[in-house]
Amino acid sequence: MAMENQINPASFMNLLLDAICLVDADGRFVFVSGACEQIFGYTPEEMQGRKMVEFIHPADLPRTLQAASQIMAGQPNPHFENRYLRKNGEIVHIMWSARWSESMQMRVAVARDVTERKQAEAMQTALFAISEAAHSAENLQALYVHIHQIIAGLLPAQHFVVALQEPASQQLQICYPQPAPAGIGSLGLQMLASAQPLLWQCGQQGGQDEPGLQSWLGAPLRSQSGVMGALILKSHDPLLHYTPRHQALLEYVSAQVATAIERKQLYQRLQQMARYDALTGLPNRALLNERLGEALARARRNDDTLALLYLDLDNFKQVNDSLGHSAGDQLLQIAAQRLSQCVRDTDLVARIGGDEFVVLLESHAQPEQAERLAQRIQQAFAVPVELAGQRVPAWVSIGMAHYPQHGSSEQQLLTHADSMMYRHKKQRRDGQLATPAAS
Ligand SMILES: Nc1nc2c(ncn2[C@@H]2O[C@H](COP(=O)(O)OP(=O)(O)OP(=O)(O)O)[C@@H](O)[C@H]2O)c(=O)[nH]1
Repeated sequence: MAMENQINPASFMNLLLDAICLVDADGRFVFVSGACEQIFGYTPEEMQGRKMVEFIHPADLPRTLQAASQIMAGQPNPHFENRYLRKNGEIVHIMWSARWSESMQMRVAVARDVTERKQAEAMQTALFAISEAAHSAENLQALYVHIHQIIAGLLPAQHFVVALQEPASQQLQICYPQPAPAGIGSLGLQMLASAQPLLWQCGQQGGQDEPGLQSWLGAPLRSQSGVMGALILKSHDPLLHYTPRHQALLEYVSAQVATAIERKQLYQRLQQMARYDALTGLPNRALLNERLGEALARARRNDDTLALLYLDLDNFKQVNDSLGHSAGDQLLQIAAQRLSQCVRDTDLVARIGGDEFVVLLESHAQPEQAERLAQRIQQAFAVPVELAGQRVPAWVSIGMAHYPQHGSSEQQLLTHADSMMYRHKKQRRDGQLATPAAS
């Protein structure tokens, strides 16, 4: 018997890795080859007779129906991509090559599973987006929001948590979202201790305070110096269980996330150092200038007023000389605290150098209001300070400037307030002013 008589090509169809599908004019699967089970998770018997639309990812339905009608109108489509939902709920990316068969009155289509390629592309995009976010996000919270969005593009991430270890206290802190969801702490600690990814399925529980838990997924955040925290995902959806594939995805991006967070933390620390005084924690001259410029622009726009108080401690050098530099440092810290306690939350207190401070009062700051604040400050500073076992006077001289009366620029206002402060200091030195009494 001739060889060709023994070959039946149709019998090899189920060996193909791609699935061959015949779909009638109603959109119903009439035939699917064996590969459909591997691709869609359904056996041919489970798919045949059912409508194609039942399996398509809802978001891809309109354009799939449009492509189908173009094929039925006689335009073959060798490269159409869409997403299907597998029997287990996972998404599968399909590339279709399809044409209309006039003789059979059916669409003849070959489906290829391109999920791995799509995921590799999505991962590359995600890694790039995370690294971009480290540059573009305004601060750490904004970075966490970005990272949440990027991870949600890769896997279900409705409930997403970033937990970081505080370097000083070694305590685990939930940094995102704010306020922190309950029941995450124990899981985060466990992850820090094990430094291993976690996958907890339906029915298991992360903590006693978290009944009805469905599925958890966690990946440690590793920096060069060890585990710095964890990314944690939680699903309340009984139909959505995290799988080892989700776990691998999360673990893969977590390295990039750790780098992005570290970079932003470093940037924030540098920013903090550039804009805040290390000794008192108050804004420094650079930040004052920035805020004063913004406040003046607002005041000009709104036809508003603002006031500046310029303060300088009296005889501060003497404290340094007699009790030592660290006692002087302590006095500066106490002065910063006293000033902060005298002002409203909306006012800005800055240390602009040595023993000099500035208070910026914004929004309808009338001269009387600034005058009252100056009196409050004088009373607060009239209380002697306990330094190196001694009670030391901590008087302060204050000068004021008002916008628009005393100038329209930052420099004009600061110069005016500074010269008023010196006049005040001189008057007190010359005995023309009574020393203030504590209230
Ligand atoms: N302890 C300490 N001293 C500082 C710091 N920065 C500047 N100083 C000192 O603060 C002093 C400020 O000098 P002045 O304001 O001229 O001295 P003063 O005794 O207050 O003089 P009057 O303002 O005229 O009463 C200088 O001796 C500086 O060395 C600091 O961070 N810590």
